[in-house]
Amino acid sequence: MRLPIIAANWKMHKTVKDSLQFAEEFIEMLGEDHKGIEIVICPPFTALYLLGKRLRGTGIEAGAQDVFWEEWGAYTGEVSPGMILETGAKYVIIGHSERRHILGEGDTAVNRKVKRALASGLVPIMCVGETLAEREEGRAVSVVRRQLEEGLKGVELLRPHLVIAYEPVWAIGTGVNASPQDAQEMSRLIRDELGGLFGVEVAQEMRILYGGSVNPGNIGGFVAQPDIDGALVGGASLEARSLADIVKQTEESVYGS
Ligand SMILES: O=C[C@H](O)COP(=O)(O)O
Repeated sequence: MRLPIIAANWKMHKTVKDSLQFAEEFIEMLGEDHKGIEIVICPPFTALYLLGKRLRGTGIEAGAQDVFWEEWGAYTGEVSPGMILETGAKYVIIGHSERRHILGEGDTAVNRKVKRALASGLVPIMCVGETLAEREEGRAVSVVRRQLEEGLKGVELLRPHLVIAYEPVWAIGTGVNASPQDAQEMSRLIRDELGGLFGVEVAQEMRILYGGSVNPGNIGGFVAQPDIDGALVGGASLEARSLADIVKQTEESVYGS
């Protein structure tokens, strides 16, 4: 069975102080008993080291929201995989739609980042997903397929050390989530595509997350789907209570109450 993941993407929210305060509240709310769910918190870079340090030994992982594809050099503003690993973080989000659509990041950059992150030992959470216009034009499947093929070009995986997050752009931060059935349909297609790239056995072990207006009330429906192994959560991960409830609802849906 694939271990479900609930990953919190805080985007450009929370100072170092806010992050540490969240950690105290969240750790207390969660208690010890969350071994059936992998929890990952991705704060802004400024809070990554201290938050990661606080999370050590709690079973909660830290992750970065982006990474560069070189290890050192004259790349003003960029952060390398080694620098992220040094903070104790294990995961890195790559190709989030806000980076693709606001910052102009293309499939080639995503591909370079995924390759370098994997080579360095970070686990990429690679995001894919169509815009509303692409969906309305009937191109959702071809867009997601292209993002997978281009983003994973030349990537070799013998073990499932890569997570895919399907995030339809129209569902991000809008309060309008995809239906669990639609998200399942796309996740199934993603798994088939991964099977073609890495072999069916590896693809069966890879985690596929849904993202887009996930909250404690709707997470259960997503993780009950056969090909959805958790969520990448934005807005609803900013409050400790809400994230703890998402973890609890995931446990209940996956393992029964
Ligand atoms: O990375 C998270 C996604 O962009 C979803 O954000 P959201 O939960 O605020 O819709």
